[in-house]
Amino acid sequence: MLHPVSSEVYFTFNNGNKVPAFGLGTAAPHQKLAETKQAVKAAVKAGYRHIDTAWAYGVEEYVGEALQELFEEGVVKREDLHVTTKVWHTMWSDANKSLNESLHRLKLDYVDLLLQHWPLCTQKIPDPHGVDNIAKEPVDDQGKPLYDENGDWIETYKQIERIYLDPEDTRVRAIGVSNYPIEYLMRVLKECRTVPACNQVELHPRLPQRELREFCNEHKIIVTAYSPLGGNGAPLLDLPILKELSEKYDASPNDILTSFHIRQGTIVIPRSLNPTRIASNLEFVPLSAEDVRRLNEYGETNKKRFINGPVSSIIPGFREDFLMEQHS
Ligand SMILES: NC(=O)C1=CN([C@@H]2O[C@H](COP(=O)(O)OP(=O)(O)OC[C@H]3O[C@@H](n4cnc5c(N)ncnc54)[C@H](O)[C@@H]3O)[C@@H](O)[C@H]2O)C=CC1
Ligand SMILES: O=C1O[C@H](CO)[C@@H](O)[C@@H]1O
Repeated sequence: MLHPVSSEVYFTFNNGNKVPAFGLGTAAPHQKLAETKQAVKAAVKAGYRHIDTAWAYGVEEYVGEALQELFEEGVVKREDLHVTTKVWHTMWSDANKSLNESLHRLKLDYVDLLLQHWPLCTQKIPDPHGVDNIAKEPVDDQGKPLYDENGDWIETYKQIERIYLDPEDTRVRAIGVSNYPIEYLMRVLKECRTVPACNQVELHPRLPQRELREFCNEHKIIVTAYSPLGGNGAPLLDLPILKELSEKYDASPNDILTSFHIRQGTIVIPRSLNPTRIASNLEFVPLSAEDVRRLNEYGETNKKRFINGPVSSIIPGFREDFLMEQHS
C-alpha cells in the first residue's frame, strides 16, 4: 500500500478549517535569519503547505519575500497555503499591533492561524539585539524576569478573540494558543467564547505530554508539536529507540519522529534551513499503534523539556521542569 507523504495529510480545526498536518518551522538562529527565505521556497516547492512563524522570530519579512515570489511564480496559490504567526509576550497588550506588523512583514492580508505565543506578560525593554529593538526575554541585571505586573495573560487571548469574532475583520482565519498548560486552557474555556483551534507545545518522545494531549483531544483543540527533533542540533535523532524503529521501518529518524505525531493526530512543524533535508523529510511512516505507544512511554522515564528558561518558569509544568534542571 502506498503511504501518503506527510505534506498530503490534513486535519480539521474545531471551526471547520483544514490544516496541513506537516509544516515548516522558522525559528532560525539569529545569525541565519535571512536563510529563511530560501528554506520557505524550497519547502513549498517540495510540497509543504504549512509555514509556522512568529512576530518574535525576526524572519517574517523573509517568509513574506519567499511567499510573494512563490505566488508570482505560480508555484502555489495563497488559498492553498496555511500560515501561522504568533503574538509574543512583550506584545501581550498589543495583539492588534503585533498582528498588523506581522501581516505587513509577511506581505499577507490574512493569516490562517494566530496564536498567543506564551501565556506571559513581560515588559518592553529596549534592546538593539532584540526584535523591533525590544528584548525577547526581558530580565534585570540579576537575570530576574521583568514581568508586566499590570498584565493578565488571558487578556492577550481575549484581544485575539475579539479580532477573530469581529465580522468586519478578515485578518485571521483561526485562533489558538501556545505553551498553555491544562490549568490555563480550563480558564480560557470558562472565560472565553472561542475554544482555541490549537495549542502549540513542545512535544516529542522525551516530553510526551499525555495528560495535556488527552485534555486537548477531549475539547477538540488540535495539538501542534514544536521542537519535534529536540530543537537546535536535533538531539532526539540519536535516541536508541529511533535507531531501532528506523531499521524496522526502513525510514530516517527524522521521518519516524514527525510521523509519530501525525499518527496520533498532532500537527508537527520541524525546522531546517537545509533544502536537501527539507525535501527529504516528507516520508510518512505508518508506525504501528504499539510503536507509537512505546515512543510516548519512552518519555515517562526519560523526560526532558528543551524549551524553558527563567521567563517561562512561572507557567505550571515549566516551573517544575525548570527547578529540576536547576538542581540536576
Ligand atoms: N510556540 C513556541 O513557543 C515554539 C515554537 N517553535 C516552532 O517549532 C519549530 C520547530 O522547533 P525547533 O525548536 O526550531 O527545532 P526542531 O526540533 O525542529 O529541530 C531543529 C534542528 O534540527 C536540525 N535538523 C533538522 N533536520 C535535521 C536532520 N535531518 N538531521 C540533523 N539535524 C536536523 C536543524 O538544523 C535544527 O538545528 C520552530 O522552528 C518554530 O516554528 C519552536 C519552539 C518554541
Ligand atoms: O517559538 C519559539 O522558538 C524559540 C526556540 O526555538 C523559543 O524561545 C520560542 O518560544
